[in-house]
Amino acid sequence: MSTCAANDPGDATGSIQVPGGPGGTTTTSPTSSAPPAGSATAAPGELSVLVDDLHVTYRVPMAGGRRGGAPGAVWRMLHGERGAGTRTVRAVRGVSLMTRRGDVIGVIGRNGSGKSTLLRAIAGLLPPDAGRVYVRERPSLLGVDPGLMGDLSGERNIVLGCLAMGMSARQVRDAFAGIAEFAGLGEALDRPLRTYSTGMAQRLRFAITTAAPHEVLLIDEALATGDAEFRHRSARRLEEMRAEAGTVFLVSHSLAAIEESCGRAVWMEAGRVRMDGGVPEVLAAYRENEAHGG
Ligand SMILES: Nc1ncnc2c1ncn2[C@@H]1O[C@H](COP(=O)(O)OP(=O)(O)OP(=O)(O)O)[C@@H](O)[C@H]1O
Repeated sequence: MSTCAANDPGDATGSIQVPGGPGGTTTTSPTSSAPPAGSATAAPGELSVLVDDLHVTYRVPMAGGRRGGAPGAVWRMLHGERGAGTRTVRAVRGVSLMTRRGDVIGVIGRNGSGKSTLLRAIAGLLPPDAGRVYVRERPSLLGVDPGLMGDLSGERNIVLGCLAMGMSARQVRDAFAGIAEFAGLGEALDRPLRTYSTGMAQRLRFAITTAAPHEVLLIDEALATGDAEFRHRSARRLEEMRAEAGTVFLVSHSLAAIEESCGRAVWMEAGRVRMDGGVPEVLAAYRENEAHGG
């Protein structure tokens, strides 16, 4: 971890630090545009993401003072209180991990263990309280990139989604048939996206997002709604991305999807990494733990 800057909560703005510039580190905004298609050119094995002692806390404004589980509004009415407090939830508590190009990492853990928060922080969508996230290129969080539009047909969403990811009109034309085939939605592609089932929309999102190379792709439960056949195809696509030296994080409660797609697993528990290692070892320990009720 010697390449990390020291933690500095006072300067933890949520920006993404990009190591490797002439001065050692440079910073890019999380809202900068997505990397253009074809940008994942570097060799496998190079450092891609460094998470250094990351802490993320949600601050939730309370509607009214809660005491012992009494509903805030009711308590306020009964006691004439007006002050609204803030509750803090420490969702990620000191996570450190390092990934290399070509890694496909499954993130597992119980509900509320901090998996999605970790991904959103890596994507630059949540500011850390302390610690840092270093990435070479802005990561893409599936479901956020590309943002699809409910009133537009699947076909139009393919075109706009690809353009939004930085593909040229020619690249979109070349990729269109492959994306439509991968999504496997048949005639439904003519229909507005809002008429799709959750699983259908996720298929389309996955097909569009993975059509462009990504340095770092973050996938949060996107495969959960797909059927087994789509899961197999998704696993093959992730393998291709791995071979193209992208880094993929896959959050899933489906241990089968993790086994099928990932080469490494990170087990989150109460905001911390409980175990990080090969998929067979981590999943065996996780299953054992679940079988004994944690
Ligand atoms: N927007 C939010 N505001 C306040 N607390 C939040 C928010 N999002 C998540 N949390 C809390 O942060 C903790 C971690 O949530 P997170 O969604 O990261 O867990 P998770 O492991 O992805 O859970 P799941 O498997 O259920 O999707 C939980 O205690 C959750 O209640």
